[in-house]
Amino acid sequence: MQTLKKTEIEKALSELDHWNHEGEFIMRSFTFENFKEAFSFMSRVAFEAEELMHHPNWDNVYNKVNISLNTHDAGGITQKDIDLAARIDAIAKS
Ligand SMILES: C[C@H](O)[C@H](O)[C@H]1CNC2=NC(N)=NC(=O)C2=N1
Repeated sequence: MQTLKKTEIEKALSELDHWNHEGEFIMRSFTFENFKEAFSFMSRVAFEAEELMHHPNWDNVYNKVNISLNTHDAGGITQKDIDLAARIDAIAKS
């Protein structure tokens, strides 16, 4: 899959909630009430990622989850990252 140009990435992110473009990644941080809520969110994202065959880079400390997305097979940011970001936003809102 083709990597997106900087202008294409910025445009796509303007339609998503709170995602930033930093270097070779798009990133967003989430804060939950506690660890259980954070881990439950991560479980739901994990199932979604498996379905899409596209997986996040992330870390979790107690109630915080930081997510970075890129497409390592393509060496940059692709539409797959934008699609996964949108699915992650939907999970966070539900
Ligand atoms: C074979 C498998 O589909 C690929 O290795 C997938 C798996 N998940 C992936 N996830 C991400 N973020 N980038 C990839 O390039 C990628 N490739």
